[in-house]
Amino acid sequence: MTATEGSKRPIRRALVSVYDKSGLEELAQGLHAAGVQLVSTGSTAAKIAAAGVPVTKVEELTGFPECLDGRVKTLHPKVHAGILADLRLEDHRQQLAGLGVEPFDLVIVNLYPFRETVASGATPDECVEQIDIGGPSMVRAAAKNHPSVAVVVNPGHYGEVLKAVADGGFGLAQRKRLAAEAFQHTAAYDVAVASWFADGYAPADDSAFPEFLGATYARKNVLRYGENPHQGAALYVDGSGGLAEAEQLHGKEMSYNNYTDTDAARRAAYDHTEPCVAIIKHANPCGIAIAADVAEAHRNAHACDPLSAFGGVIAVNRPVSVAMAEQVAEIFTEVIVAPGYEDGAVEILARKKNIRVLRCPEAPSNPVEVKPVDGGALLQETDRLQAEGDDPANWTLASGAALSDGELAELAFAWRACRAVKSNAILLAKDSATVGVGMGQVNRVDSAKLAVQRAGEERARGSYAASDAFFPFPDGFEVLAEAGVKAVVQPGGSVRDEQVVEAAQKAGVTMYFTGTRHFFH
Ligand SMILES: NC(=O)c1ncn([C@@H]2O[C@H](COP(=O)(O)O)[C@@H](O)[C@H]2O)c1NC=O
Repeated sequence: MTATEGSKRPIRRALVSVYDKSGLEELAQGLHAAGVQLVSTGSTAAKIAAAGVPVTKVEELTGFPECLDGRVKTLHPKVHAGILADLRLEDHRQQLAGLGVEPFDLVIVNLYPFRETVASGATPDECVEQIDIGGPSMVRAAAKNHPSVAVVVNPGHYGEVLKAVADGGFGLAQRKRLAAEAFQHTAAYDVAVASWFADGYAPADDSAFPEFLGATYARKNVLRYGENPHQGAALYVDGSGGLAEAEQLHGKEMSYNNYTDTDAARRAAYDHTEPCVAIIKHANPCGIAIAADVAEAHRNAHACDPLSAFGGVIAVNRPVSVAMAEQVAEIFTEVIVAPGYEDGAVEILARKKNIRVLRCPEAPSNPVEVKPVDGGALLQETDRLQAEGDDPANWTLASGAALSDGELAELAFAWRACRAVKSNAILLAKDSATVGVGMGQVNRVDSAKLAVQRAGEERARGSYAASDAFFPFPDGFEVLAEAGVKAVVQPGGSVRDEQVVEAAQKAGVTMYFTGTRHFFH
């Protein structure tokens, strides 16, 4: 008879070998009560026996002692033939009978905690010892043989196991799903081991970049659509927390663009140590401000460009206060993300049905950024503010009078905020808030014009200007000088720096060089 997706296989004999023993006693008792024979390894068997459930030790089955500190327990033909026999085949059934091997119908295994051991800062020898060998072998064998065997790697499924046992076993479709999950489990495990070897323990060379780039993600949500409605999209998580696993406290489902904008907003807000609010549209800031409290920072950030802030995404680097929530509740906002919310703040925000309210306690922390390119991927260290080039104490005065401490802090704010703007970026700031942002232009002159235009004459005059990269010619700077900016900060490093500095001197504008560039694409 051909197996159909519903074909059940009764469960009479189970092999249980688990590192994570949560739920084990209830599982063993339930299986035993349903008449399932249990075979198990060392401390798993001990725990099952202690729960009053009869269990055969694997060494009784193999006639070979568990040895070498547990490195060899289940690695034996009597175990693997029992897992791998395709019971649909008369020939396999006869071979098992001839060999005196009984088949397993259910394999329950979870693996040594390799990743957790590495994360704990254990020694290399301790990490190596936590590479499970027998467990993945059983899991892969059982998953391969899913037409005959059900494999369970997740203690969260024990309830379903007991239900299936009582219902005559798992159907083929269920066994396939369990096998899929099992292969994902061993694949992720192997990627973790291979990455650890390539990235530190046994590197191919002295490059800062590993020879092997492995990553595994689990699908968290299928999104309504991608960047555009005709593009399908889904969100995946890597288990490290962060925005992808932020808690949504209110509002509509997050969209693809909401995620990309919220990511950009958090990047901008966490560039500042003071209370900061960043408002983002299409991955660019339409307002960033720092202040004594988040409500004031929000007012100032919003004032930068209220027109563009309509439908924006807001990130805050401190908990949202009630006062700030009252302000945000008045403005159409797509998303607000913060590490927390004062009592009552979420309720105020929730007056607007659709605003997505996210709580994400951790600051952005990806050490590297991966960007797909056709046929491959680029990996780079995440751009961070550098003590060297981003601290005004290390800047070089290239033109004009040195700024006072207060003025220098204003220019430093402009410089930090400029890092959040897509290149070519020119940003004008006043009173620790952006007033004009020129983003994403293909030449620096147009970015300067855009920043000045968005600031308006009055706000541009006396403002502090930052440029994410050097001015290749004096023309971009001259746009800022004509608008009456007080000071300009830029990396310097152009072959025409001299001409740019000369223009600054002529215009009587203070100019600092950072020596550090922050392109952002
Ligand atoms: N070497 C083997 O034959 C072997 N067989 C099973 N294991 C692992 O041993 C653990 C269970 O051992 P115990 O029952 O002793 O706690 C499981 O995580 C299982 O994946 C093994 N250990 C490591 O490879």
